[in-house]
This record gives sequence, structure tokens and C-alpha cells, in this order.
Amino acid sequence: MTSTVPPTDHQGSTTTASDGLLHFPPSSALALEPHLPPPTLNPNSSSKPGSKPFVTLTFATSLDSSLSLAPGVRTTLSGPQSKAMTHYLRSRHSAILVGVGTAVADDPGLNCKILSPSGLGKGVREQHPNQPRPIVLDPSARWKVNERSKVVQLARLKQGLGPYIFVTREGMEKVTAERRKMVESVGGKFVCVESSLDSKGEAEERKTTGFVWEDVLRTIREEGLDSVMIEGGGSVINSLLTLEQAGGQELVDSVIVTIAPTWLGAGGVLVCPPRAIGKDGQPAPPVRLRDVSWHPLGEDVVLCGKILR
Ligand SMILES: NC(=O)C1=CN([C@@H]2O[C@H](COP(=O)(O)OP(=O)(O)OC[C@H]3O[C@@H](n4cnc5c(N)ncnc54)[C@H](O)[C@@H]3O)[C@@H](O)[C@H]2O)C=CC1
Ligand SMILES: Nc1nc(O)c(N)c(N[C@@H]2O[C@H](COP(=O)(O)O)[C@@H](O)[C@H]2O)n1
Repeated sequence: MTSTVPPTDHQGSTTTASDGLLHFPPSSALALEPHLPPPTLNPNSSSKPGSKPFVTLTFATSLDSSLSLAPGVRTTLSGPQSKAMTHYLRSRHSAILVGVGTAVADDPGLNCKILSPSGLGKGVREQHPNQPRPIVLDPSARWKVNERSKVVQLARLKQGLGPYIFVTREGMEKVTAERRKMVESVGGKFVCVESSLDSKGEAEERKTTGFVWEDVLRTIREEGLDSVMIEGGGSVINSLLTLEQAGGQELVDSVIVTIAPTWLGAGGVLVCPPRAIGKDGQPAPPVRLRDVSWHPLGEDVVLCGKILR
């Protein structure tokens, strides 16, 4: 099901033609630069494996912290300008990650629809060459990805890259040869996320979410991807924020949130991690951002910052 929260297609003019390609002005892009992976990290490079990719946590939210009207309801929150901003972010990261809940609910494209700047100079409308690698966290291989999935169709059309679907060893056993072949035929693959040695906390994390973040980020790096934007959905974002809240692990490098001027009401998919409790049993200091900047884009505002540690 798809739902658009009115008003959405208000300010117009970032999509300028029927090809659906978006324009994000260089002046707005410049303002985001301090919050993006260093430009030396080439979005399409296959760099040597290291410890962790650059991680940007980015999503669009309502004023009541909802990502969507309800689980399974694709909800448009971003206006045209902030949508173009998100697609610009996609051109600046090697990978884009969502949880399987989002893949099933939204059937997302996860490509970059920004106009190529080199084409623009010559008056040619062509798609940006930097396409992020879509990653879907699907521990038990429940996403029935197929030829009709938007991400597969876009990869076939060479308008995006084939998805990497992260599964556990047990999940991998459930993947049929047919499905594996289909994903591989568009340049994607199923990737087994091997678990590192378990601490008690990690075993708990794996039990509740399917994956330990450290393992996921290590695997992304091992795949030669040096930056990733994590888009959602609610469970993915909340589990990441819970770890940031607990301290000790510094996973998120940058946070970029689009805030849309609407309340979705009760029943939405919320960004709302559980309150942290300190060793003394009292509420621990909440997660907060530092180096914050606010960027109005159309009727939305985009908040950028880094997690205060
Ligand atoms: N407004 C926005 O920017 C966005 C909105 N959404 C919305 O979010 C909703 C989907 O959110 P959810 O149902 O919460 O699903 P989700 O997309 O967060 O996926 C959750 C699943 O991911 C898997 N997973 C693996 N490792 C995990 C980990 N470490 N932490 C958490 N999950 C892990 C688990 O199987 C879990 O069930 C949809 O309605 C979608 O439209 C999704 C992305 C962005
Ligand atoms: N930035 C942003 N604004 C919204 O209003 C949204 N609903 C989302 N959702 C995310 O974008 C994915 C869909 O986009 P494509 O089909 O890939 O163009 C969706 O799955 C969410 O991850 N984001």
C-alpha cells in the first residue's frame, strides 16, 4: 500500500522532466559536505577491507517521530527538494542499507536518480554515474526478491546496482538456487554475515535483531564498500541508536534527518529507542547530536549532526 501525506508535491521544480531525474543545487550540496564521507572515499571504488565503513544514519520523519503511517505502508514524507537531497546522498555513498521490513513494505528502488553533473554542463540529461550498492539486512531470508522487485528491475535497466542481501548461515540455507541465480544475474548476491566471537551482549543483540552491527559493518567493508547510508526502517534505526545510547561502540559517523511538517498520528513506525539506563539503575544521559546545522529545503528542514560522545 502507498500513502502520500499531503501536501507533498508542493514546491515543484527539482524534477524537471518526465525522465524522473532530480536536480540538487551545488550550493545546497556544498552545505552538506562537512557531514558526508570524505570525497577521497570514491563511492564506486572497491577499496581494501578495513575495520568499518563511514556510516551515515539518514531518514525522513514526521513531527511525531514517525517514519510511516503504519508498518507496511509506504509513506511519502519528503518534499521534492529534500527527496533530491536524499538522492544526492545516495550518489555520495558506496552503499545504501535497509532492513527487510522496509524491503517488504516499500519495494524500494534504492538507486540514485540525481542528474549527472557532467551531463548538465553539456545540456544532456543523464543519470548520475555513482550508484550505491543496495544492502538488505534479511537474516532469515524472508524477502521474496524476484524479477518484479523494483531494485532488480532498475539493475536490469542499468539504472541501479543489484542488491546484496545479508543473511545468516541458517538463512543462506533457505535461499533457493533459482533465487540466488536471479539476484546474481543483475550483479547482486546473497552474503553470509559471519558472527564474531559472542559476548553476552552481542548474543542478546543477535537474538533480538538477527545481526550484530559490528558484524554487519565489517562485512560491508570486506565487500570493498567504504561508506554506507543507513535509511531504515524503524527497527534498524532504533537498534543502532540503542547501541549508540549504551556507549562503547562508535558506529555512526554522521546523522542527516529530514523533518517534514506533518504529524502522522499514533500507530506509525516510530524512531524511538528505549531509554538508556545507567549502571546505577538511573536514566543515563540520552543520545544527543553535536555540530548541528539546520537546512531548510522547501517545506522540510534537514538536520545534520554528529553523535555527541
Ligand atoms: N521515512 C523514512 O525515511 C523511511 C521509512 N521506512 C519505513 O519503515 C518501515 C519498516 O520498518 P520496520 O518494520 O521496523 O523494518 P526494518 O526495515 O527496520 O527491518 C527490520 C528487520 O531487519 C532485520 N535486522 C537485521 N539486523 C538488524 C539489526 N541489527 N537491527 C534491526 N533489524 C535488523 C530484522 O529481520 C528485522 O526484523 C516501513 O513502513 C518503511 O516505509 C523505512 C526506511 C526509511
Ligand atoms: N528520504 C525519504 N523520504 C521519504 O518520504 C521516504 N518515504 C523515504 N523512504 C526511504 O526511501 C525508500 C524508497 O525510495 P526509492 O524507492 O528507493 O526511491 C524507502 O524504502 C525508504 O528507505 N525516504
